[in-house]
Amino acid sequence: MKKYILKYKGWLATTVLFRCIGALMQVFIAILIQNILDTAINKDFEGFKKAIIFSSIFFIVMTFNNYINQTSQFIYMKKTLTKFKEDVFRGVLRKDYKSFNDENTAEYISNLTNDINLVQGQYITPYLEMIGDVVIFVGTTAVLLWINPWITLVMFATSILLFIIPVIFGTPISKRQGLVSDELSKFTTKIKDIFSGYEVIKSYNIEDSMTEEFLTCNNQVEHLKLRSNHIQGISASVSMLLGIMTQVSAIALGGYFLMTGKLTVGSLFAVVQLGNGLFGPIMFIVTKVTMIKGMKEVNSKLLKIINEGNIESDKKSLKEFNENIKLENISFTYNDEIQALDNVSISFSKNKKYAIVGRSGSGKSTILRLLLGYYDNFEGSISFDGQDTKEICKDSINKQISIIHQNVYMFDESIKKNILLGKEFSKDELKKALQVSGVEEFLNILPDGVDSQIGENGSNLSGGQKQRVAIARSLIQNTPILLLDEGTSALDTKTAYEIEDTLLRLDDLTVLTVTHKLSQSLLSRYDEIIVMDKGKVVEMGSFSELVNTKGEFYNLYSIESEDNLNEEVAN
Ligand SMILES: Nc1ncnc2c1ncn2[C@@H]1O[C@H](COP(=O)(O)OP(=O)(O)OP(=O)(O)O)[C@@H](O)[C@H]1O
Repeated sequence: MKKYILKYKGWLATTVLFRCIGALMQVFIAILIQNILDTAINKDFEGFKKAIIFSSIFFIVMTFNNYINQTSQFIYMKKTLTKFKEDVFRGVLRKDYKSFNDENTAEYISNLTNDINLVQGQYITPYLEMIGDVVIFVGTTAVLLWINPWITLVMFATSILLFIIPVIFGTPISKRQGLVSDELSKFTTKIKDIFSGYEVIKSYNIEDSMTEEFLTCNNQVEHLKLRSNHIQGISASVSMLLGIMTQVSAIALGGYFLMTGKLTVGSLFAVVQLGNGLFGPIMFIVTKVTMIKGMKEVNSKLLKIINEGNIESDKKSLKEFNENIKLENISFTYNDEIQALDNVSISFSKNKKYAIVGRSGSGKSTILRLLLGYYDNFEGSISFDGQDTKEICKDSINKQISIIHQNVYMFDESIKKNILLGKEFSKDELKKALQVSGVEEFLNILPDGVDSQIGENGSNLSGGQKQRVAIARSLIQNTPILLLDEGTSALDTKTAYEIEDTLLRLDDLTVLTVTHKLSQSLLSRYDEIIVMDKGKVVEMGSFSELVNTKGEFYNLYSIESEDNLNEEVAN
């Protein structure tokens, strides 16, 4: 965390410098008061006038100093928190598929909002304020020693008690603060989940039960916040009590010295004023140290995200794809429970077209996920042109592959931005992608054509239109390998046929399609059909070979053909 605090040294130094000057000026106020009072009591008009003029100028300078200090602190804070947030954000994006999905996305939102706010309010700000407190403390001690060493000694003796507070309260506050942060994540997750399920809530009239769930979560957060605030309150109250004891003992001793003529009235006022300068900073330092200690769990949670991101700089990169992809004896289990693939060996040659078919849950999509490097914990090996994927960095593999999913996510932006995804492509490339994907066909009914906003997750588009945008998004990447995971399932039969037909005609494209649509007209055009069952490859071959074998594919195909026939009869 220190790395972030020291990142913007220039602004930090400016803030610290002006804070220190401000702190010293604050201490100096006691001397001004002493001077004004003593000149007044001694009826020294000339001295009194000078003291008033000097004090007035002093306060103007102090205000100006305070303004510079505040401004530089805001700038320092803005820069530091922006960098910190950026690193947490990058850390989240660097996570691999598995560890990203281990957490709910709302947790990350909470990390970037609630937790960062805590870092600002309970870690960095107290650190900065403490610097001023320390200077006030040192300056006050020096002036107090100059006025009267005995009073200083008594004040010190009583205030030492204050330092035991972080020792007693630091750990319980940290634990409670950690619980609040965890509960805030759950709370954000719950709200996100409820709002995402808005349609279900409305259609099933479950507003009341959802409100109930919201209230339970909300109450739990507030309860934990209260527990955390409660212990912080106890800590602050004990600090205050000990602080007041310090001050009262100083005033009592000062009064005694006044009566015995060893102290002037002005000096006694200065001692009272300085008592604040001693007791205040000690109390603030104690509270802030306790606060900073309390942030340990939240900080380490955020730093873990920043540091654990997968950096694969030592791995080779796959520059191009020229020959084949080989899966050899692949077995894979999700969460050590469900065996999704069982000793699968397949070879996909460059520019050939493959269809992967099989019953639901037979492991088809899992093959695509492993090719995309979502998971590493499989047995066997996957290689691109003979290079083992475990030795190649995932980014370089992903540059060779595009995927079109069944349910693809759309950003709340225009169609164009959803296709380009922030990368540079020529007008012709965009035009071609719009044509092949069929997006072009519905652009004229949209208000702003390709620049039309499509709403949250494409809510302004139909399922089929969304899928066409997804297809355009993949095609424009112009990668040598294209994966389709039910990539045309939301389209009407004619459009789906046209798009798949176009893709099958592209000679320099390797296509792997996971499909449930067993249409002879399309499947017969694939070079090879891979039939999966319970995680195993049970058959491989061309359409006619598989139909003639009369095995698993034939069974699936017959059921599908019968369904189609029944549908036609019903219509
Ligand atoms: N993220 C996951 N976590 C745990 N289990 C999973 C996960 N994804 C898939 N599975 C399980 O792995 C098995 C294979 O799933 P997969 O998605 O590969 O099947 P599929 O053949 O593509 O199915 P479908 O045709 O229904 O899409 C299934 O039993 C499924 O329940």
